[in-house]
Amino acid sequence: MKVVDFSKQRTVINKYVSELRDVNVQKDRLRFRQNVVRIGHAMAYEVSKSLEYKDITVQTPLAEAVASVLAEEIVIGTVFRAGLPLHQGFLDVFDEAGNAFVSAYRYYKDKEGTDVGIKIEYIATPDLEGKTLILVDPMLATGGSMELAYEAFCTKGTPKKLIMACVIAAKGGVDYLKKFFPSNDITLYCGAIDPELNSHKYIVPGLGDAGDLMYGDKL
Ligand SMILES: O=P(O)(O)OC[C@H]1O[C@H](OP(=O)(O)OP(=O)(O)O)[C@H](O)[C@@H]1O
Ligand SMILES: O=c1cc[nH]c(=O)[nH]1
Ligand SMILES: [Mg+2]
Repeated sequence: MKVVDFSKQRTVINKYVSELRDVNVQKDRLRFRQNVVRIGHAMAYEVSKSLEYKDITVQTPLAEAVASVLAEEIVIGTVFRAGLPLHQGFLDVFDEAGNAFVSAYRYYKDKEGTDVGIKIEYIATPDLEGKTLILVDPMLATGGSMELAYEAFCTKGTPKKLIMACVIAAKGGVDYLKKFFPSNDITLYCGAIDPELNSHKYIVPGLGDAGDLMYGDKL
């Protein structure tokens, strides 16, 4: 798996990520969600440079013009619920893409809250056979949700290509996915890679609970 870490590049993505992390700015839920959408726009543009194109001819009011358009069939896949704004950002750019959704939530198996399990309950996806799957989820902590989401989607067809994108990843989660996806044809795009997880498997420094910051707390 190849990794693109946008924090190593001087781009506006870093500004959006800094606002997501900032305890004083992140309380504004609308801004938080919108910053994730904006990161989706910027990342999708970067991803678009790696895709295949074909030339078509379009008729303008004056003459014909040649333009290049996507030659790949894209499906954007995401994980409820925190994945939704990043999904929207990608879909704004790849507006003709198919859309796949899976629900995966993390729960604590023990009362100390250190042993995390992941439960998948719902899958809605088009046929993925031969398509390019762009799997987006803002937080990559242990890597378990991304792995299980991919496996769940693959029960509905085998994608030709896999691209993943997240806003903040933990180094351990990236290393975990590298073992799960050894092929260098697979790329993970990250807004930042943070050094560690705390005992509750939250990314440190991270930004807190992305789903709660977007939509409020849940039972
Ligand atoms: O890499 P992992 O250890 O699997 O953690 C990452 C997952 O955690 C978050 O979802 P969460 O379970 O908080 O659900 P939510 O979207 O409902 O808040 C996030 O959106 C990922 O799906
Ligand atoms: O740090 C983390 C880890 C998982 N999910 C989040 O929302 N934040
Ligand atoms: Mg959450």
